[in-house]
Amino acid sequence: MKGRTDTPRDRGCLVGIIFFILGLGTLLPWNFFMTASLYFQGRLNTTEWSNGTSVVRKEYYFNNWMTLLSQLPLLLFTLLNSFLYQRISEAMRIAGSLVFILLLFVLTAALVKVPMEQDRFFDVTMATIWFINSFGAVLQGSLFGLVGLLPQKYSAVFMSGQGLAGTFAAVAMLLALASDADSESAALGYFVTPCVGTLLTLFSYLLLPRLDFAQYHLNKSSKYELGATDELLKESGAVENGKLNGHANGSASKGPAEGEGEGEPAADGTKHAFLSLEPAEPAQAKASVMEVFKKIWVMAFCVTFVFTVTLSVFPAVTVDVMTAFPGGKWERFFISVCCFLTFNINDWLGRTVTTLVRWPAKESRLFPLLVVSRVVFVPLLMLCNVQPRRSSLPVLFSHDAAFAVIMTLFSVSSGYFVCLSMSYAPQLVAQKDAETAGALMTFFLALGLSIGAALSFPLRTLV
Ligand SMILES: O=c1[nH]cnc2c1ncn2[C@@H]1O[C@H](CO)[C@@H](O)[C@H]1O
Repeated sequence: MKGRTDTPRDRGCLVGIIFFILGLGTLLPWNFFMTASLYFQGRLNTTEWSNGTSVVRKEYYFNNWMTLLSQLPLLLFTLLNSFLYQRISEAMRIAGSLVFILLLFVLTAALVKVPMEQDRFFDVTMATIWFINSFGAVLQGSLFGLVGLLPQKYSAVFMSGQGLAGTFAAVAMLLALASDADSESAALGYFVTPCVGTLLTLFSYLLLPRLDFAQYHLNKSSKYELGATDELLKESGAVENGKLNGHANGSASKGPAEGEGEGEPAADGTKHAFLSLEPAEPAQAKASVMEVFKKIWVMAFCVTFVFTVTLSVFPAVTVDVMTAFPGGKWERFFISVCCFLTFNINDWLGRTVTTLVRWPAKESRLFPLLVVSRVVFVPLLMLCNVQPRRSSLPVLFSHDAAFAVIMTLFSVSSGYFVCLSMSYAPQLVAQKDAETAGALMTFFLALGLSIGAALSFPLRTLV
């Protein structure tokens, strides 16, 4: 391929497959870690002592601390990454984070077999949670930045990989239940699988520089510049059905805005050397984070809002729904199937569909409107058979099937709109700022997760 002047193709969809694995690899470790929460609580709830009249257990509030110490570093480091990503090389941020996450999981797996005093075990676990999420934040922010430089469908592929991570965790949970595994063996499975997954992710990432298609988009190596324009436009989907799609910028991988000539100033006033047939111009200064935010704020709002709604009821409220058919084997599997598996499969489906369907368009007012209307799922899920109930709120949807249908719509729409918001944002800025847009959107994604998780505590008490 060396010396070619035309656009390289994603041969064998290798770059697509790698970004799918990178998506999977960013969320698999943390999803598996959370699934092991019974193991952690089991190890923390063994000491009992008597205060004379009754037996007292030390309460660690494990789930509350886990939520706090996972959300804080996620917020902090996705924000820091948006501002500072240019100061540390991308390879260092991505490969470095993966290596540290791998080491943290090796440590957590090893600790399964090491007896430890409870207070110390709690401290070590909380420190692990903090660091896994700090490195996870840098990893995600960097990868969302990177994938923003590629044609839009790669963002959808990356997010589809992320969605599959949740499905794997839900299947692992079911397997552990069905096999009657003790909590120690189950925990080992939950910690060793992410080790293998992270290694695979690291190798996939290291493969990227060897693929021409990835290099072309990620490094903008000048060797492809001349004569690449037409093919590039087709590649990016900018030329569809023989007409140009209206893009708000003139960036290379996304095609110029309607009516713009090649190499002419883009809508944002910048000129993209990449599109011109003249020799490459020196790299242009990137816009500030604030300038980028002004262009993508609608998408930033959308991703925050979707996750706020999703996390405010899932899993805190939905996990307490009871089956209408108690007493049998089904009761044991009900939550894993109707809550976790249903959510994760449909979340994944919703994300994956966006590789084919992208409606409403990124400029459409309908888009934020639909996102906001998802709020109806909050009362709908609260009116399911959540038990125990502390309020006089009636149970309107007591049947398992009703709950499953509401969960399905809730999760498909969550995956669909999150994925569209994340993949639209880099399309709204110039190519040179796509990485900043991706990194900044990751912060808003994390913000949505945090607000949602915070709201879930009062919402559960309202039922
Ligand atoms: O760190 C994260 N980055 C991106 N998405 C996440 C993260 N944590 C959770 N979710 C997403 O939140 C929903 C409910 O769990 C799922 O869609 C999951 O993929």
